Amino acid sequence: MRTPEMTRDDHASSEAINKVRFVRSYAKINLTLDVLGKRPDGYHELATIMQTIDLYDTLCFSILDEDRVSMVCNRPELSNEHNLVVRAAQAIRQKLGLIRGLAIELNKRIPVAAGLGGGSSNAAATLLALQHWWQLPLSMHDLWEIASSLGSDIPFFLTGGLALCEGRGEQITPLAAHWPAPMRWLVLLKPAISVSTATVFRQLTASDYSNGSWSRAAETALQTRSALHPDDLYNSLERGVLEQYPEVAQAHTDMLQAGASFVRLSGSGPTLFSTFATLPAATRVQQHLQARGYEVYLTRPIAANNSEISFF
Ligand SMILES: C[C@@](CO)(OP(=O)(O)O)[C@H](O)COP(=O)(O)OP(=O)(O)OC[C@H]1O[C@@H](n2ccc(N)nc2=O)[C@H](O)[C@@H]1O
Ligand SMILES: Nc1ncnc2c1ncn2[C@@H]1O[C@H](COP(=O)(O)OP(=O)(O)O)[C@@H](O)[C@H]1O
Repeated sequence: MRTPEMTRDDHASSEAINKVRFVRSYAKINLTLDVLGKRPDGYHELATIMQTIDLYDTLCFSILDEDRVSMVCNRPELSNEHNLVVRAAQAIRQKLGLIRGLAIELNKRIPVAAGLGGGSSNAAATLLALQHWWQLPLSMHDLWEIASSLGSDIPFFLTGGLALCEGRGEQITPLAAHWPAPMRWLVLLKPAISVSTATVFRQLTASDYSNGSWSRAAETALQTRSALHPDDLYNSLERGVLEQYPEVAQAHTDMLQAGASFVRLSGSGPTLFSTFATLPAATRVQQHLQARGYEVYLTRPIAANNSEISFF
């Protein structure tokens, strides 16, 4: 309803604002990833420290005058009803019996099937955007339940920032948003292959399992603001991916040769990352790798709610 003070233009513009909503959806890296073993349900028990990074997709939501969810994506192969964005919107509509139509535009910049959690982040961003935009009567626990039913990584992205994720990945303990200053800048290299998460988990052997001590030690170091040495970062999935995919092993070698002091796999890969204390040092390695034809991203960690992170 228009208030007496509102002009026709004010009314039109507030309606326009209410009809469209833009959000960013950030990627993550896994600083550590311990696989503890295989569970009876077929999933693996994890302890992993995840951190959101300043590399994002954008989502635009608008009203559709039909009882359905439509989605277009700048990557046509992802423009379908299996997209996690559509599944997240449908899950909310079904849970609350909503008949509101929704049009979604997804602009992908996060590499797909890369170990950077892009689809999971998009799904969580959709849940949060609809909850806020449509003022839905859903608690954080309701959102967490929907998120974990759609994928193991999705609950993390409901809060983002820095967190220890356990269980299948869906048990989240947010950690204080402090990050070691020597790891202020991140260089990511995405080899020109995609890797299936399920395949990587299937190829694990018992020797890749750990008892979670890598993630616990890193958690303690982050919480007590003590030095975190690159040798303290471990990913149980790395050995198998480097062995199985020569392109990733080659990229690993090339990152070290370009000046990275260490290289780790993010999640199930194939993206590799290293950290740097200064922007010039990170830029040198980025340029070196780009000159060799690699897809490279220079980015940094960001805190929950996408605010600035504090360093120690
Ligand atoms: C490996 C990680 C690390 O953060 O990330 P990505 O590399 O995908 O980014 C995650 O655990 C991925 O989470 P997400 O991509 O949501 O996995 P899901 O859709 O739940 O599961 C995909 C498949 O991975 C395997 N899977 C996943 C999680 C888990 N704890 N144990 C598993 O064995 C299962 O084979 C499952 O069918
Ligand atoms: N919104 C989405 N963005 C990316 N991939 C998606 C999306 N929805 C569904 N997928 C599917 O999920 C698979 C894993 O993609 P992604 O989330 O990018 O992987 P990862 O978690 O390894 O980074 C893709 O192969 C794709 O088919």
